Amino acid sequence: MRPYVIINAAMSADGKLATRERKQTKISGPDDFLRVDTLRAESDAVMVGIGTVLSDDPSLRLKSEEYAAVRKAGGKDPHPMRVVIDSMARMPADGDMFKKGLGRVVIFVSEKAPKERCDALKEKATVISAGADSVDLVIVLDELAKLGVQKLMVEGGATLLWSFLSKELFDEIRIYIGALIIGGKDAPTFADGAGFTDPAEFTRLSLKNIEKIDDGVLLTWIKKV
Ligand SMILES: NC(=O)C1=CN([C@@H]2O[C@H](COP(=O)(O)OP(=O)(O)OC[C@H]3O[C@@H](n4cnc5c(N)ncnc54)[C@H](O)[C@@H]3O)[C@@H](O)[C@H]2O)C=CC1
Ligand SMILES: Nc1nc(O)c(N)c(N[C@@H]2O[C@H](COP(=O)(O)O)[C@@H](O)[C@H]2O)n1
Repeated sequence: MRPYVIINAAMSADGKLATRERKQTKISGPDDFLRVDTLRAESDAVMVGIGTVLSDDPSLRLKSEEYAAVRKAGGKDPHPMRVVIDSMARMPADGDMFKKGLGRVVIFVSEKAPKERCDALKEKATVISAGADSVDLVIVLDELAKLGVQKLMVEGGATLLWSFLSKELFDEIRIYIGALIIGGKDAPTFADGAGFTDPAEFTRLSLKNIEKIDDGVLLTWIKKV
């Protein structure tokens, strides 16, 4: 069975995930970052796209040592598996994912990925080919299930979220909306990609919960049935 997929991201009140320079931008406040850490701790794997890795160099580790200790006491790795969707195997070998919060890193590449890049990455991570030109997320979810992932948190970015959202490959969406405007027509939004034109294609949602956190609001959505 494919993992339960929770998309979690933070956007500004005008729907941006970051500035037009695509640099990592603090949108969440302290309480929301704690909520994110809790969700990471509860997840078997945390995923981002290679665009996010190249922009942010995230470690995706747990910030709370207490959470890491609880996972360890329960027989799990202290940090959830870190997963990168990376068609051309562009993942930097000196990325923070390999230096901070040690644990398993899994990189999904396409058949187009240069062999020498994949071989170099295999020294640090599990590299799995899934898809011809870009990474096929249906294959990814099947492979993650085989690796024991039951709960997957997808953090972004804009292009990867579009793929999950447009193909309805998610169970829950948790969007934190921060009390700020970032602006910029080229700044990444919650869902970039090609976008729909036909309303019949729109991904429809049901609102499950609204919670005020810090100066912003957390919205929890599920797919409309
Ligand atoms: N505020 C927040 O919660 C978050 C913000 N971000 C921001 O998002 C931005 C990065 O987003 P993007 O540039 O859109 O990159 P991305 O992280 O969405 O990665 C997209 C890349 O993944 C690869 N890929 C392979 N197969 C794919 C598939 N099936 N579907 C989608 N992508 C596939 C492609 O190379 C594609 O260009 C950065 O500015 C980062 O700071 C990222 C995560 C969370
Ligand atoms: N939930 C959330 N709120 C924000 O304000 C953010 N900027 C992000 N960014 C995501 O977190 C990743 C960085 O994680 P580490 O600090 O390296 O563990 C970043 O790459 C985005 O995916 N998220």
